[in-house]
Amino acid sequence: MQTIVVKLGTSVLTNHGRGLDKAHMVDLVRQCAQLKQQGHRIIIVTSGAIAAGRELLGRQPGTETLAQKQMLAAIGQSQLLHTWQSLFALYSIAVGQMLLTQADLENRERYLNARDALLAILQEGAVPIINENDAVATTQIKVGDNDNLSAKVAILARADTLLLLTDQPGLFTADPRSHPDAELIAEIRHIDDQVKALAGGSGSTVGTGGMATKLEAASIARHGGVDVVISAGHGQNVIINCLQQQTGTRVLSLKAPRRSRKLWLLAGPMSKAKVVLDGGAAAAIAKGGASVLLVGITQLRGPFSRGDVITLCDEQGLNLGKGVARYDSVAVAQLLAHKEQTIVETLGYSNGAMLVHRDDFINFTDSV
Ligand SMILES: Nc1ncnc2c1ncn2[C@@H]1O[C@H](COP(=O)(O)OP(=O)(O)O)[C@@H](O)[C@H]1O
Ligand SMILES: N[C@@H](CCC(=O)OP(=O)(O)O)C(=O)O
Repeated sequence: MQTIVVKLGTSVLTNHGRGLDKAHMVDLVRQCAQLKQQGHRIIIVTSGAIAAGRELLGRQPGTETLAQKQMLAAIGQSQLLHTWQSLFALYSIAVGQMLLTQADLENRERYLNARDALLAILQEGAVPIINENDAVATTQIKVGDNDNLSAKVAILARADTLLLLTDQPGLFTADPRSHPDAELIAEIRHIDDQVKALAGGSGSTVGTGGMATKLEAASIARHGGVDVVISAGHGQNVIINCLQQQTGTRVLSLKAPRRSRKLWLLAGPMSKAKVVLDGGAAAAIAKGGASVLLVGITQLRGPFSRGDVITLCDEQGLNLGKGVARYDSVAVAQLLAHKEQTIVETLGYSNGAMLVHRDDFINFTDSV
């Protein structure tokens, strides 16, 4: 039995952004029903609300204000959910809608609430239908794209596999829309700057983020122990073929942290700032199991408060991981300026020698 998250982009669910492609959706539901029959648990992360709203109101994609987009999402989401509900009902499968924002994942209590609800829907044998809550999401509280949302959901559900289904057969060496000679990459073992440079934004007017956000999502999910396949959402038996690894770009998972708190750190809070570490500290972190000591810090990039999640990187800018800060950035800047003094001499108090304790740290290097 596997838990499978199927993320379906606007490009898969609509006729080029002009309303929902119900004939295709019925085929996708048939495959989900077949997999459920075999004992698998299916979670759908669905895009298409805004496109469905545009279809209902007879609007063309264009320059909409935030409030207009929220209105389109509110109207379209009802249509989207109704469509999924009626199609799954053909197989006597119930669906449960969950509309999430970054704010629901950021706070650990709300994250655990969302996880319990998701697991209860699965336990009931129903299919969770998940989208971002676009009707209320503003820049400050939104995940922003459903690729990243699906990776977070996959970690929340401790899924085995995440399928990112889109309008291309996978990740190519360049955007095939503008580079017809580009080649499909069958497998990715490391997501480094070289791989990231291959992925462009969305080449369509309806998608959000293109391959760049799919790779971000793959990077998060694989650190949570989830295998990822980026593949075409059209064609015969796409979901089933993807699972049998016959198609697409496969991104191999890494060993997931065992602790639930570390998974939350990976999938939940956004990083507020960056802290640069010297070579010794960076090497200790990359090796795994070390805390981030104040003495290893060379530079601060951006303000943060005590308790915020921050990103740690090396002097070349390589992202080493993220964790919860035990000091705010003002205090750390003072400590950097007075390295010859003790912490108490500089600040008048001490929270210890660590900026981030290893229990509050999630490693982004491939050795997790
Ligand atoms: N290296 C690449 N390989 C494949 N597609 C790419 C690449 N770089 C950018 N893209 C673009 O990403 C698009 C898919 O993402 P997007 O439009 O956001 O779709 P979706 O709605 O499925 O999320 C493709 O249509 C393509 O134009
Ligand atoms: N939440 C939005 C989709 C956002 C999104 O990431 O879109 P896509 O790139 O097509 O997966 C909607 O339902 O219209």
